[in-house]
Amino acid sequence: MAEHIDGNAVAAEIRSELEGAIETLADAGARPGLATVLMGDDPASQTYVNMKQRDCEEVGIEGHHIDVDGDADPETLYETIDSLNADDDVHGYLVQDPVPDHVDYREVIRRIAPEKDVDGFHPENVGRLVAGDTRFRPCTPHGVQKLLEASDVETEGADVTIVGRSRIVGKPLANLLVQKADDGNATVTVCHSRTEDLAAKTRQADILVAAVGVPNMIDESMVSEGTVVIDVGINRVDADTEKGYELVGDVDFDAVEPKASKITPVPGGVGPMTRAMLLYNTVKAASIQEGVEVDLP
Ligand SMILES: Nc1nc(=O)c2c([nH]1)NC[C@@H]1CN(c3ccc(C(=O)N[C@@H](CCC(=O)O)C(=O)O)cc3)C=[N+]21
Repeated sequence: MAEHIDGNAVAAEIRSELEGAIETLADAGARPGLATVLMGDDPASQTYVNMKQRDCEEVGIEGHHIDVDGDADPETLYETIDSLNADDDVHGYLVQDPVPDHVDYREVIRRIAPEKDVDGFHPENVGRLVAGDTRFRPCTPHGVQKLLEASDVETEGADVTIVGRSRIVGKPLANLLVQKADDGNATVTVCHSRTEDLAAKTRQADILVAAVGVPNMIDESMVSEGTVVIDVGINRVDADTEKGYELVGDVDFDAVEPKASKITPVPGGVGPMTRAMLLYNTVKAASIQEGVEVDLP
């Protein structure tokens, strides 16, 4: 029986710690502002954006939201980006991924002012992270690090296997965990669709991170006794529920849980942490732009 790592609880703690920093900013006459941009009407994206706006309200960040028509040309989205870059009330913003097929998300990211790029996706911020001079840690990898820390899981000297090499999770997380830092110093293996003998790599892990987007792909044969299992997958699968779907991770929770020492559930694991670290980056962006020093959690 593994310890279930409670992402909702850790995220709530981080939000409440951020309130102190937000007060410090308020004393200096500044209120952090976060904008979300959604192009099109993807239902999952709408849910996420609504949750992010609710989080802002809870901690005292000014939330802004901009909808862009899914049929509009890329220039329309770029104009929105230019105006957010110039808006002093908006310290950070993000363009919800995915964008419609006729828009190139990489081109979108390049237009975001790097100092407002609270996702940490801009090439300048990616480069800084890889160089060990991080400005914004991408929200999901940062959330995973905070979850490990809150659960007293030591990364130093640990064998970490990450399944998935995405731009937003696998690659930045590998770079962060391998760094010479209190929350790094791990030996990291990054696996992907062309990896041979995947199960051998996952079984050698002290900490196993699943970030592939394939429901239940990590089964008990891939996990050794005592492994810490972090499930980043958020898959919507059709189900006979009120919403018509069910959220499922990349880990077959029921099968793996008895072997793990600690494990994150889906929902209620990494997801809420991603949102909490977005608030963190927004407060950090405001602190830098307003020239007000704050204590961050
Ligand atoms: N520019 C950009 N930045 C993102 O950070 C970004 C994005 N695009 N596109 C989509 C993914 C996905 N993502 C999630 C964040 C929180 C939950 C989350 O809070 N999940 C909750 C509940 C989810 C629910 O009830 O639907 C949980 O796991 O407990 C999920 C998914 C951010 N993303």
